[in-house]
Amino acid sequence: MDVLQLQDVVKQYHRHKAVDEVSFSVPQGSIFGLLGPNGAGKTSLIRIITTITRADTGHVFFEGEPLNTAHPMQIGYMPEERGLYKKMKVGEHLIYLARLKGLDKATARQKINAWLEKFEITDWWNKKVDELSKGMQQKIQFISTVVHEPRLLILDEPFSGLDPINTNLIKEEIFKLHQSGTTIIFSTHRMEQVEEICEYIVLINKGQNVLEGKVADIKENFKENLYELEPLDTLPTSLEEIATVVNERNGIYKVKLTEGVDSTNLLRYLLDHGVRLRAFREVLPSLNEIFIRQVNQL
Ligand SMILES: Nc1ncnc2c1ncn2[C@@H]1O[C@H](COP(=O)(O)OP(=O)(O)OP(=O)(O)O)[C@@H](O)[C@H]1O
Repeated sequence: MDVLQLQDVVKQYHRHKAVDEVSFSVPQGSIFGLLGPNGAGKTSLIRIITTITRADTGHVFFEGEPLNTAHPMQIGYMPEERGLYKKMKVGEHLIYLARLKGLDKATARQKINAWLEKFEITDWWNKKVDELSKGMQQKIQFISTVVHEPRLLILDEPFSGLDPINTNLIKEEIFKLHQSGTTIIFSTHRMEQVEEICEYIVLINKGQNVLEGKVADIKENFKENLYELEPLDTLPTSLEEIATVVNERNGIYKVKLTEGVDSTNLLRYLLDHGVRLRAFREVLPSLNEIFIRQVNQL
């Protein structure tokens, strides 16, 4: 079952089509990357999903039902621009935001305390938001996004401004939420984070869906028959009959197989020529390479 389904969604601002007939589905329990270059239409899509704005045409379904104004209670959205009130105290602010998401005061207090304890920041309760650093505010924003235990979590650049320790801390919590069944839409320009975190992606460019699917399948579809080998012996010159050396660094060769040659042929060739190997592996394209290739194509 899909938590979210978008069908032919269009959003136009004046004469500009920010979202142009976009369709995709977010599987239940997945970590789903919503990717695209600047101005692609990601925020416009998120604002439609969270009912901040409406699509001009098209359909959005949340857990199979047409999206309605009750659904945002099941959604936690952490926008890229952080929106905390600077003059409020951390504790009262978190309670205020939790109550907006439908929690009663006692439950809100209990859940917020549990999160502050988890992050070892219980002493922040009476601090004003503007006394906190950017990274500290980010932690508070994260808590406010997850405190009502949403079934769908939308995180826009959740690690921007965080140091490596706090990045890991938040990442671990995201994984725990995922393990407990929360579906997560993750929007970022950091492709290495997408590789590490996401199982599915959709790539939006100029308002259109240009690529969608499982990360593993996408990488498989974009592979270019490249292999990396680390020989202990000199490579024979006749290797060029079955593969071209693309580059060599510190004794590690990247080779591209000739059309019609497969990895078994290459391995057999190397063994037949007495080449001993320390390493041999297929090189799949990175999401970064795929992203740049797809975006530049259009
Ligand atoms: N309220 C608005 N009024 C007019 N144009 C808008 C509005 N919001 C977005 N746009 C335009 O729609 C397009 C898509 O913007 P959007 O913010 O959805 O992109 P994005 O993918 O989130 O970009 P980024 O990665 O830079 O945050 C852009 O050309 C932007 O200028």
